[in-house]
Amino acid sequence: MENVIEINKLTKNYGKSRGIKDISFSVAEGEIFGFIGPNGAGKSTTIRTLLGLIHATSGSATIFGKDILKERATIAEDIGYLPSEVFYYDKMKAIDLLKYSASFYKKDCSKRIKELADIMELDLNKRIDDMSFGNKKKVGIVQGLLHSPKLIILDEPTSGLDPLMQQKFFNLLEEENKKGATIFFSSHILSEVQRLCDRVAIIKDGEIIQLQTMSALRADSYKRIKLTSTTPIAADYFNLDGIKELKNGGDEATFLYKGDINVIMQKLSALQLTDITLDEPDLEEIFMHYYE
Ligand SMILES: Nc1ncnc2c1ncn2[C@@H]1O[C@H](COP(=O)(O)OP(=O)(O)OP(=O)(O)O)[C@@H](O)[C@H]1O
Repeated sequence: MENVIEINKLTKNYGKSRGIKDISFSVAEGEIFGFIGPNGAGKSTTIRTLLGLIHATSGSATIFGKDILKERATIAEDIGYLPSEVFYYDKMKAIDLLKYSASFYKKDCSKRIKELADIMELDLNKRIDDMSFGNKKKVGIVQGLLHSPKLIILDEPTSGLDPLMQQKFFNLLEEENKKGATIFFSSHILSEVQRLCDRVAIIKDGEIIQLQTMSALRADSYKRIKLTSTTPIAADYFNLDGIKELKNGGDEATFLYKGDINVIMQKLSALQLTDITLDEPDLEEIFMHYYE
């Protein structure tokens, strides 16, 4: 599979303060790639640099195999971008703004504009000035997708959308992905990354600290085990490697476990249990220690 995005040691300093440092990773064609990290980690800086909106201090990147600075205009035709904050300072109606945006592309996008507006329940005849933040965001979404781009780059796409709209928007993204679009999006909301992504990169303090497939991340993570026994469990019974956050209250115990499943199963099978639950931790739990 070809890489749609390739980032090579991208660094951006804002004067003396840190933006991003030595960022390298790539996104393959057809992937849904999540870019996550806490506020101020450098997500928007990476995205803006990629799009050529700001210039890197050092390093380079390609999109569709083309240099992001030298061939910015050609690359832009096949990218849909939703910035984290959409600002429209005009008295235009949504439809007029979207037609104007569409005029930059070679194809006729009018049918797609209507379809997208229907899906997102956006009133195209309303003046953008009079719209709520969430509805302005929808205008941005339609604007980003109207030309059926090969690469969709979204910076915190769901902020401002209500849960129902988020759902519709994710379905829309999944459809675009099935049609072949590659999707790269940043978020600090872990559940949305968990639902959509094939792979994730985690950025913290301007540097990539983890790059994994979702399935590997899950496999490499703790499971939460909760059990009830017919008899009290000895306080040191679960003194094992790979166990943490142990709470042992007589005939009940909960803990997190990471390691060989057979080891813990043997330990458990020696007890007389009345109940047991075994949960996959969600991303929130997996990543919390990166955030701390
Ligand atoms: N124009 C700028 N001038 C100076 N510093 C900036 C500028 N833009 C961003 N920064 C700094 O660069 C760092 C990364 O910011 P960035 O906006 O890329 O983070 P982010 O991960 O997108 O955060 P958020 O989730 O809050 O949007 C922050 O420390 C920020 O203060």
